[in-house]
Amino acid sequence: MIEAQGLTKRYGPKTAVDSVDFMVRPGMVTGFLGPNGAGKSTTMRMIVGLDRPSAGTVTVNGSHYAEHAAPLREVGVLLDAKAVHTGRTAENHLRAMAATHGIGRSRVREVIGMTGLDPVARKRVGGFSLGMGQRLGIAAALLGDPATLILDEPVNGLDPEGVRWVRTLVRALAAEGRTVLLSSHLMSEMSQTADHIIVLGRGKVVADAPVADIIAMAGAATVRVRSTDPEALSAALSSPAVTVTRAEDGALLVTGSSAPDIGETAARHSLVLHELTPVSGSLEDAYLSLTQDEVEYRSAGQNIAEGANR
Ligand SMILES: Nc1ncnc2c1ncn2[C@@H]1O[C@H](COP(=O)(O)OP(=O)(O)OP(=O)(O)O)[C@@H](O)[C@H]1O
Repeated sequence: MIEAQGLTKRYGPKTAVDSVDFMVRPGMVTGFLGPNGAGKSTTMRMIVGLDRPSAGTVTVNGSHYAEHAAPLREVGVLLDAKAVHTGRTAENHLRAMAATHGIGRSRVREVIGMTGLDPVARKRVGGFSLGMGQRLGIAAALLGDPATLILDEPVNGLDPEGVRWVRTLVRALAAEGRTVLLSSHLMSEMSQTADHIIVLGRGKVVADAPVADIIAMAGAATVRVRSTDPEALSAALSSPAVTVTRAEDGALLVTGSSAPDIGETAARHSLVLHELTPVSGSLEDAYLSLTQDEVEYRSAGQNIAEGANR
């Protein structure tokens, strides 16, 4: 369990994290989202004592990170996969870390196996690809078999097999009852991996809810319907609460009514349906709508496009 209360970090005049309160619960994967510069890494650094809060507190399992006698056994952290002594082999890097906590060589071999690093364990980390570096960072986070894992962009640089491996791994770790906090900019990946989402925008919590609720917040669900007589169906569905639009392929997109209600209306009017599909919004749509006013760094291309539309 990670608990932040009034957590604040100022860098001179800049407030990177602005009095945030949140709880990251065990037994589930919590996704940490936000535009560039929203304060995710700063928050994660404060959780593990690498940055000192300007105000407020954050605890892991009830204590500040530094107060834990053996932090590696309490919290596994992947913050910057490149922050590794590049002259060492992967195995020696992990052994050196393990030695500081009395963790044996068998556990080092175990995490090397778990993270698919066997073929490169005796190679110098300096020659590692981004993906291998990520795997080594995850191996280091797992070393102490911790109850809490904090992974900043763990899938960055991984190939599709690696991305799937991280997803399976973190889901399994959460299923074992561990607390997992995970940041990523890949929304489709996050929607498949996380149970709960915390969204930061300009240092503040913009949303903190289960994934399904975050998606629902973004707007009304749509139902895609195809009928042999779309005009008649459209007329039958007509009501002030219902909006019906026509998709390019001729299907009707209905908001304001559920799939069962649409099906029943069609049956009452003896209309034949060829499709009746609830279409839920994506996490990406929800995220973009939640953070549209929170983006600190907007690309020039986007500004130009917006200017052209004015
Ligand atoms: N050491 C520092 N000194 C001054 N400003 C900093 C420092 N570290 C972070 N910041 C600022 O604090 C804000 C939050 O940065 P942070 O790296 O936590 O964001 P983030 O959400 O992790 O972004 P990204 O998605 O780009 O990794 C940014 O405006 C950043 O420029």
